[in-house]
Amino acid sequence: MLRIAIPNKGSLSETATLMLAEAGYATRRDPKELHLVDAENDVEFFFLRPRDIATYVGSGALDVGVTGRDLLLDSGSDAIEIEPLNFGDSTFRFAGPAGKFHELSDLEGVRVATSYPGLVGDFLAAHGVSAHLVKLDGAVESAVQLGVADAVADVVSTGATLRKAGLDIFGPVILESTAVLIRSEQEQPGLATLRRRLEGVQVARQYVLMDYDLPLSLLDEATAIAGGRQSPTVSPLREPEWVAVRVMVPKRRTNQIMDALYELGARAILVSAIHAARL
Ligand SMILES: Nc1ncnc2c1ncn2[C@@H]1O[C@H](COP(=O)(O)OP(=O)(O)OP(=O)(O)O)[C@@H](O)[C@H]1O
Ligand SMILES: O=P(O)(O)OC[C@H]1O[C@H](OP(=O)(O)OP(=O)(O)O)[C@H](O)[C@@H]1O
Ligand SMILES: [Mg+2]
Repeated sequence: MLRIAIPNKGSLSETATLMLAEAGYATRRDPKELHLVDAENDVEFFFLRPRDIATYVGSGALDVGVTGRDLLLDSGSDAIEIEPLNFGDSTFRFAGPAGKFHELSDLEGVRVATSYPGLVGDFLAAHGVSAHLVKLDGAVESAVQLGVADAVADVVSTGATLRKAGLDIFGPVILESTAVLIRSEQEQPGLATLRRRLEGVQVARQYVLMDYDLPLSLLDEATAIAGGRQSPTVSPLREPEWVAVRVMVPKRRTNQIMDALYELGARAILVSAIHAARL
């Protein structure tokens, strides 16, 4: 039975749980539940703090897990990143009072507050900068105002938290992070099925099916606008010289592609959702 670690709380928890449900796995009914056996799918879920997941997987206690790339690197664990999961994107940045810091070397000898001392320490060391790290559990943006640090290094999503704290981003990007699937050193046989299912969920989330009718003579131009994942499906219509075309298109580009196809001469353009996929 494949043993899978899932975030029980925090930013990654809801989407990770939803993706597994969409992939056909059992879901917990009670948010306090820490362990769930899904015998039908031959997997077992452990709901853990996202920060601890790399430690469990890296030690081999669990086979695979969902966590953030930043948390994985911060942990220093031996867990291996398999693939990004296309959610939970963030950047990891330095920030300080407006105008006070401009580049990385300005951090030499100053106090930097962070909840990710492993990640930040490695980054500073790799760039030959020696700063004093102040380890905090969260809300690190307050550390400057409260005088326990001169600068911070933290997760930035919209940047709203930094702005409210009167801090400006400076220096290089420490890390582009995203939710990732990780595994232990020993690859387990059930992993391939889990990966295919999660890939199917991502395809269903990111793509739609587009059907349209078109004069055959315009097919090359239409294919240049929307080429599909592999190649468009083209079927004959009763009307001579016209064909019906079906392609997968990225959901976020749906309307641009519809506009371009319509202008080209396509008609009866219909878009439908994909519920599941194996490509
Ligand atoms: N807006 C965001 N705020 C915090 N973490 C985010 C955000 N967007 C993505 N993440 C990612 O979520 C992971 C952090 O999750 P975690 O559950 O530890 O923190 P959290 O969402 O801040 O929860 P809490 O601080 O309440 O425990 C990291 O991988 C981080 O990059
Ligand atoms: O750029 P933003 O969109 O503002 O998001 C980033 C903020 O969100 C997270 O904080 P969280 O609410 O998790 O609190 P915490 O710092 O106590 O973990 C993170 O630590 C940043 O502070
Ligand atoms: Mg947080």
